[in-house]
Amino acid sequence: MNIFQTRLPGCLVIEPDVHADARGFFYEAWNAARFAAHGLPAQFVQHNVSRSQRGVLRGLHYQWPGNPQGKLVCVLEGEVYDVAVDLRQDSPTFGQHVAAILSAGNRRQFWIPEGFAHGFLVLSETALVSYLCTAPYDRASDCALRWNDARLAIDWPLAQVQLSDKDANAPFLDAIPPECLPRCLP
Ligand SMILES: Cc1cn([C@H]2C[C@H](O)[C@@H](COP(=O)(O)OP(=O)(O)O[C@H]3O[C@H](C)C(=O)[C@H](O)[C@H]3O)O2)c(=O)[nH]c1=O
Repeated sequence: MNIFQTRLPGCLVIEPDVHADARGFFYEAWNAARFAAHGLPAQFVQHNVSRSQRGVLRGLHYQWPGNPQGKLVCVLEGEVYDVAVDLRQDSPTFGQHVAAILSAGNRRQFWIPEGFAHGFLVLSETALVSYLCTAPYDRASDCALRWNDARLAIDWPLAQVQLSDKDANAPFLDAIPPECLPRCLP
């Protein structure tokens, strides 16, 4: 397993060891002991799966104050442009983002810690996105941030996107009161 730092401390790109043979391939998507040895969560409590067609953009979402979620994201079919935004108001990288191309082909995983907003844009015909979460869904704490907020300057690779109503009307960062923004966890 290779782990790559990104320009946002805490956000990591992980390349699992892939065992290929004449039948296909096998890899361990998560292993508690191995992840713990790298300081990654040894416990997840929820596994999410979503399928979307090209141009669908889901995000940018985060949970706060209840049940902030760390996420281990991977793509089982297709390809997505995956984005994490540091929303921890006391972080030196507040408001900054990092993006990674995740695909069934590159088998890359993206570890996104608590306090970050997460979103992805589907680049392939369809994409099946699978992600483990360190905390359960908490509808009361489910928050959204506008995907095309100029302050974030995310260079989404498709001009036309399909959004949920929630995401199309999500607030801009400047409009989110401080008490609704995450803080660095102790
Ligand atoms: C997130 C979630 C949603 N739901 C229900 C609520 C809605 O009735 C339906 C669709 O929810 P939503 O439109 O929020 O789904 P996404 O737009 O894919 O949201 C996700 O998108 C970005 C990429 C994320 O990282 C989050 O995990 C999550 O916010 O599933 C649940 O029952 N459990 C859940 O954990």
